[in-house]
Amino acid sequence: MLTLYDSEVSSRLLLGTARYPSPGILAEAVKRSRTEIVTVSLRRETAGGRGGGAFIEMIRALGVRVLPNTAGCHGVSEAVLTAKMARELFGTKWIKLEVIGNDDTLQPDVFALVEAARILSGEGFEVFPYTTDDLVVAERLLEAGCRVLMPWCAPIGSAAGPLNLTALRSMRAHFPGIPLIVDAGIGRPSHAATVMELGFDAVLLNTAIAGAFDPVAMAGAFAKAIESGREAFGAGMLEPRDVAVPSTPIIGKAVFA
Ligand SMILES: CC(=O)[C@@H](O)[C@H](O)COP(=O)(O)O
Repeated sequence: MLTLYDSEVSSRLLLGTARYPSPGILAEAVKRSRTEIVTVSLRRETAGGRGGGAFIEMIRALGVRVLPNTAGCHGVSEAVLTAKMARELFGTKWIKLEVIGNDDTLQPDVFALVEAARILSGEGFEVFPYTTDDLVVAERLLEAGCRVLMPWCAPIGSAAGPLNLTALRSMRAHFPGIPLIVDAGIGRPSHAATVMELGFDAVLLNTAIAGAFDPVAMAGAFAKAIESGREAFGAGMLEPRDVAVPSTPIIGKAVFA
């Protein structure tokens, strides 16, 4: 089981809800993924009267927990205000905090992120911060009250997969007791398995499933990869070696008459 703040979940896949070909396909992908948590962008779903109410009802009907997010927010006050609206709309203390600092890479503004996390934690929110793999920023987020961290592994939507395995490994080693969820940049099930094998607690992804030719089948593939990566981590993997080690033990010598 995975404990996020005071809630326990068994699925280690958190799913984004944007960019699916249709609401029906999204609903089927959520079921096939066996996720228990989906993230919903408050700004997108409530903007411009684009059927946001119906969308939110459809998500509620799926029986999964909603992790509202502040996607698209660029500053502390915008993110804090959006989080407060999300709390009212969804009736949850959870917030996936995104404060974007660069529009080309969608990289978080980590200074504003820490500040917004401090304000929101002080107001009783349980903050899931979308951050970089920087250890110092991670420390500041924990000091600000976060009890979960969500480092990227590549830019949002890039599907590039883990670009800096060394940084991810070091993050895992520095924060052994903190739930770490890789968020953003996962492109393939093998990427998800790789970060789970490193000991990450879960993966949050959107584009790789929503943008696949068959999102429902891809949701199933990711679910298996994440479970398998977790199981391998728990089973204790071998460290790679530079020299060969015979896999068949040789005892004595064959005798040829
Ligand atoms: C849906 C969401 O919250 C995204 O902002 C998230 O970061 C996932 O990123 P990918 O789309 O790269 O999986």
